[in-house]
Amino acid sequence: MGITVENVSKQFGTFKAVDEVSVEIKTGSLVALLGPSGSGKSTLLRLIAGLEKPDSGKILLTGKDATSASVQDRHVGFVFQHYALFKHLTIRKNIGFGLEIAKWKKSRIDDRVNELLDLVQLRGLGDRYPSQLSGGQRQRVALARSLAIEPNVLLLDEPFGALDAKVRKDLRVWLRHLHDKVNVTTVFVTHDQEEAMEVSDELVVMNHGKVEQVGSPAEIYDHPATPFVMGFIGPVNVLPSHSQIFQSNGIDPTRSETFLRPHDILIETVPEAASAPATLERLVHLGWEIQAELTLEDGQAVNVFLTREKFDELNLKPKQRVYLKPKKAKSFVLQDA
Ligand SMILES: Nc1ncnc2c1ncn2[C@@H]1O[C@H](COP(=O)(O)OP(=O)(O)OP(=O)(O)O)[C@@H](O)[C@H]1O
Repeated sequence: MGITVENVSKQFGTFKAVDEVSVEIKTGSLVALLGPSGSGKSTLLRLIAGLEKPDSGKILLTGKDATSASVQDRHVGFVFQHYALFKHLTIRKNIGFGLEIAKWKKSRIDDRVNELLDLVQLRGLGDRYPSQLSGGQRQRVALARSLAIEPNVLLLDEPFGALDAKVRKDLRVWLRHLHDKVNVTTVFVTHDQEEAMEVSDELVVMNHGKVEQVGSPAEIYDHPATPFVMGFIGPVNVLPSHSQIFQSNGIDPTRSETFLRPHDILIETVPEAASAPATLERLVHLGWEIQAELTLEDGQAVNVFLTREKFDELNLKPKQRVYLKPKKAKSFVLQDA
């Protein structure tokens, strides 16, 4: 009942930006559209908003066919990467803009704007102008403005993309809390997998205009459906399936590639059954975690992440000979060309 996208395609010239996409977004959920640049995320969001018309397929909003409805009739809230606030209007006026257009009474607008200023934690700044706010504060105003009309769905296109890393991280947490309060069905475009995993209930992973996989962050991380998803979500070593690290580990050597998360490799200083010798090339200290860059005897490079505790216990040094054992690896059945 939230948003249903049924077999939607959109082509620009001969280029298929969105290619027969079907997705179901549950009422009240927060869903991230995640994928590399050019994968069709923004186009899909714009199709849901009514800013683009699909070449084929259907879009249902709250159960009703909205495929040919105008942007206004869809009743969606939209926030873009670059805050499109009106510079010459105060924050209050910006937030209340849609309500004035909808001809709400002044006293009702004042009440609603106060409520929204509280919601986005900007009470006290209502009489300022956009230029007197930080980037993060401006994006919160843009969100308040899009929520003012009580939209059926909220569509966010890289809303924090132009902000610095720290502000961006704070706003993710803030957005999640905000969503838990207002519960409006929200679709959030990002190319940042960490952001998508932290904020959303479900991820829709896109590549080349198609949906590769839909699922919760944990499902997608633990059970990636395709090599693309495995490589895109989280760090991964991609090794030939005949690599010596997989010998005696039950990996079918006829598969061409096997994916191995750096967290899923054990590193030991003494050989064990089914462990593969490797040379420790470099150690990168990432705070509480250590990244070890290694080379197997067949010349293959492998990254392993280990906790500080394990690192201290092993007392690792560059150029040391160590032994690797995969705990969990994944290979995919090759599609027929
Ligand atoms: N109006 C348009 N005319 C022509 N091509 C377009 C148009 N809009 C998008 N495209 C193309 O469609 C493809 C998908 O674009 P889209 O913006 O949906 O990708 P995206 O996944 O959101 O990427 P990004 O993360 O870089 O914004 C791109 O190759 C883009 O150049």
